Amino acid sequence: MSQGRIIIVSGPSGVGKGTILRTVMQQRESLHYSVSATSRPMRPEDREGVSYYFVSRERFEEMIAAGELLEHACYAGNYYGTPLRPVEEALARGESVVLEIDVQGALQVMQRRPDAISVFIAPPSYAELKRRLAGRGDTPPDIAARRLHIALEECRQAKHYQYTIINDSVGHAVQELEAVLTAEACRTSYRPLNLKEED
Ligand SMILES: Nc1nc2c(ncn2[C@@H]2O[C@H](COP(=O)(O)OP(=O)(O)O)[C@@H](O)[C@H]2O)c(=O)[nH]1
Ligand SMILES: Nc1ncnc2c1ncn2[C@@H]1O[C@H](COP(=O)(O)OP(=O)(O)O)[C@@H](O)[C@H]1O
Repeated sequence: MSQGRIIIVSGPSGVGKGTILRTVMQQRESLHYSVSATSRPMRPEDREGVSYYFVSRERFEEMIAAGELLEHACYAGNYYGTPLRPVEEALARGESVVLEIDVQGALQVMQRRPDAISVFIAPPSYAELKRRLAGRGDTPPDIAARRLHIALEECRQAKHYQYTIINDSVGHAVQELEAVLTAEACRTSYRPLNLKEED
């Protein structure tokens, strides 16, 4: 059985992470998408247990104290974190686990799990990022402005990631992420060659 890996995917709000990952997840059934916990309010299209586990700030703080999270961060005034147990269970089954998380959380995972694959999704330009965030129509202008401000700092942190993919077109970005996953799966250290004379 091949070994499961953690795959960190980060990038500014509205860059297209969800759009790209939906396609890649459909193409690769052995990937497990980690559903995060968050204290942010639900959006109309959100589904409990699918987009996130929506919890109160108090419950989130309990999860931190109990060591239930692999990583956590405060992003734009709300908590976000990765429940540890489902990640460990998926890895134990030999599945690779996708973490769609912000830069602060990603840096924690890179420290704790140095074998994680890290991918930063970048916008082709700031103006295009602004258009996409506004175009999604679910983020009020004041919150969008805050997220765009955070985006500038996030892009400066892209240097900490192993790979950067510019999401100019979805098709192209999906192809590049596929290429990264294929190349990583072929790396010798993750592919023990148990060649035997009798085979
Ligand atoms: N550290 C951390 N960040 C997360 C987690 N889940 C989501 N995020 C990040 O939190 C940020 C805001 O997410 P969200 O409110 O869903 O906005 P969206 O990315 O614009 O749809 C994004 O950068 C997400 O990648 C998590 O479990 N941990
Ligand atoms: N390459 C692209 N070109 C144009 N629009 C895009 C592209 N990728 C994503 N989008 C659009 O941008 C918006 C934000 O994408 P989304 O996947 O929700 O971003 P994120 O998950 O990073 O917040 C959506 O309306 C999506 O359809």
